[in-house]
Amino acid sequence: MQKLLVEGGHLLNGEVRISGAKNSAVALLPAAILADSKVIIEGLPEISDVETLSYLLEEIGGTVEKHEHTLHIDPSNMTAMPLPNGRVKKLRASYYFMGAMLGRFKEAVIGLPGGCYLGPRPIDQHIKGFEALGATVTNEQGAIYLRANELKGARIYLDVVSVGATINIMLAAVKAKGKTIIENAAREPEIIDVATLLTSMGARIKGAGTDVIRIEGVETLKGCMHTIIPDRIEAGTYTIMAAAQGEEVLIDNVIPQHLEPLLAKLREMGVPIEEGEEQLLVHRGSKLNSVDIKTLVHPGFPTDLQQPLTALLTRSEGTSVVTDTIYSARFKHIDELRRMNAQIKVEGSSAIITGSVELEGAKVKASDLRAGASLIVAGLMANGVTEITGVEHIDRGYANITDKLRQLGANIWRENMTEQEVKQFQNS
Ligand SMILES: CC(=O)N[C@H]1[C@@H](OP(=O)(O)OP(=O)(O)OC[C@H]2O[C@@H](n3ccc(=O)[nH]c3=O)[C@H](O)[C@@H]2O)O[C@H](CO)[C@@H](O)[C@@H]1O
Ligand SMILES: C=C(OP(=O)(O)O)C(=O)O
Repeated sequence: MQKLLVEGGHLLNGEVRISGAKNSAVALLPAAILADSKVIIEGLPEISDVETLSYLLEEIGGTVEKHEHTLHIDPSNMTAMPLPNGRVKKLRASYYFMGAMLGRFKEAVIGLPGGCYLGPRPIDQHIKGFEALGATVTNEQGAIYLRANELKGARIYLDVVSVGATINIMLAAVKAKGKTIIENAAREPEIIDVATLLTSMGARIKGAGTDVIRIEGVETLKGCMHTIIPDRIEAGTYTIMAAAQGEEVLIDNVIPQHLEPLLAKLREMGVPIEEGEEQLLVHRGSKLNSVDIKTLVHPGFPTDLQQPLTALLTRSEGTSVVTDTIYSARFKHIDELRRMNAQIKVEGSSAIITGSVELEGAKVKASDLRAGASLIVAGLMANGVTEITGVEHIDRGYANITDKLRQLGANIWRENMTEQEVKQFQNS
């Protein structure tokens, strides 16, 4: 196991290139199961979630070849191999094997997913959708069993706006007989990206990116080539890092419109940002103002940027209130930030941050992916060295983060943990 060490106080300068979107990638790979020939996906991020999903595709009989950032996935010999345990528990998005395998084989056995623990993360809306399409769904000892004689299009109203349920239902419905309408659908850019891949495969989908998606099922889907969108959460994280500790940082390969809720808040804080077509240029602001933030479903402020932004707000003048309406308990980073001298109270689903404090390097633990990002933001600003364990969470979603930050001038490196540190980490 490794830990990350960050020596704070070094100014960031230069250019960073954003990788392909994790939350697209983790749906695009399972979507390839639905094709009858090779699917080529370009621009994938080098993250452990992509690696884990590639192994899972191979476990069910697929062939996966990697050429730099491109994967060639041949699904022709895949079977409805049950995946009740093992790698499916390592990430959240293994739930997309449910929709994709149900669509192709009309059956699937998939263990309940892992991923970041952000409080309860039910999948009742996914199951509601599969049942509406005609599947029988049971939960047996932590694995979901899905079976259908045939899938039939249906009208499905999501009681909760869910990214995962919207994509999962789309994956099954593209091969159902007749028309499916998903109402109160999530509208994230990643949903449009998955719909674009499915459409290139021959699916008939209208309305992805709005809250009503209409799908006309087809008999077969063919192989195709697809280029992934850039990761708006990774881009947002580097923008926050630049606001925290940057002099002049160019963030390349972004779709600025995908980042509007963050950019609006950063401007309110007084961070000078120039927007190009595919780039953001972040300058150093003289002082940072406090702001209040409420996470909301897209196009509102994304919950995945709440944790990194909270770290930045420790530097702004005054008091900021950050409320997470998507995951009311997504505050595991707060105790760790407090170890670094941050003054933050959690009240219900809000964090109240007293700004203008000097952070001090400390030994901290990343309990989940964005908590890890938040601790790196804090570490970049802190006096002295911050030691971050739980790096495997960070590696699920940030490609080459040490190299990218070193290139910007940060002093950040990895070290192997001693046996004693590993034991302490496992018991904490
Ligand atoms: C792999 C992936 O894309 N992960 C993202 C996805 O997670 P994920 O798709 O799991 O998140 P959802 O959009 O489904 O969850 C949104 C809210 O709906 C609730 N809910 C969800 C499904 C369900 O069946 N029942 C239910 O009650 C959740 O508990 C949560 O409060 O969207 C989240 C919200 O933007 C992001 O934080 C994650 O980074
Ligand atoms: C919560 C996240 O990921 P996942 O849904 O894969 O756990 C995230 O990307 O912040």
